[in-house]
Amino acid sequence: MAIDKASLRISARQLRDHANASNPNASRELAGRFPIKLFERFGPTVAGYLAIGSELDPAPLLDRLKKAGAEICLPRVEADDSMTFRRVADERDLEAGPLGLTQPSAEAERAHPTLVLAPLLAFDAAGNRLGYGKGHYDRALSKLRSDGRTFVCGLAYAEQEVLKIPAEETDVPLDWLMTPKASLPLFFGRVVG
Ligand SMILES: Nc1nc2c(c(=O)[nH]1)N(C=O)[C@@H](CNc1ccc(C(=O)N[C@@H](CCC(=O)O)C(=O)O)cc1)CN2
Ligand SMILES: Nc1ncnc2c1ncn2[C@@H]1O[C@H](COP(=O)(O)OP(=O)(O)OP(=O)(O)O)[C@@H](O)[C@H]1O
Repeated sequence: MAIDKASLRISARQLRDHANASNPNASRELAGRFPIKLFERFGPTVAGYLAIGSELDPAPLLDRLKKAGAEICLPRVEADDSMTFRRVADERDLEAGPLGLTQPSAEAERAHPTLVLAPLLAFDAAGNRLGYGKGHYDRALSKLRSDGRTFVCGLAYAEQEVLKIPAEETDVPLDWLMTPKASLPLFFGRVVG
């Protein structure tokens, strides 16, 4: 299982790098296509992220949601390796973190997002998500879910879809997935909390 995920990560990263280089307008297309009804239903607190590497950049979408009234928060990797979400009013709330990340500082106000926009390396049609393998999103999402409802929407290039991701017990599935070209509900066959 671990071996499968590790080799999938390597090929998924190459596919994502290629998709990113071939679609310079992708993040703006995705922002325009995002169904605002998802925000109306599952907002108002939206977790985004600051894109690293070839991740699909949520910045234009976050700008659009902010104009629609969203409270935006960003992930922070804490000293104990847990991940929290914190509000960032301006650049002064950001600092250099582990793993080469820029992230909210420990003083930034903690938030409880109701709609999480999640980065990923690969996804499948059942909503399984492959991340960098540190379990940051899986642990943070299961904690958020234990305190209330959180809707999870992955952001990815269509090229990041794979036939099947070897899912583990602790993996938290995606409810929805946005690509620059499509808006895909992934919760069929599951109960949305
Ligand atoms: N943009 C973004 N922020 C995020 C995450 C993420 O996936 N994307 N995280 C999600 O959990 C948390 C940080 N976790 C991370 C875990 C591993 C690596 C990592 O392996 N980085 C690669 C380089 C990645 C690249 O440039 O493509 C490395 O260090 O080799 C990065 C972040 C919180 N913030
Ligand atoms: N809720 C949880 N409680 C404890 N450990 C967890 C939990 N969720 C995931 N883990 C552990 O975290 C490790 C990495 O998980 P996994 O390979 O699913 O990460 P990922 O989904 O690819 O990455 P990420 O969540 O960081 O984006 C695994 O060893 C897994 O057992």
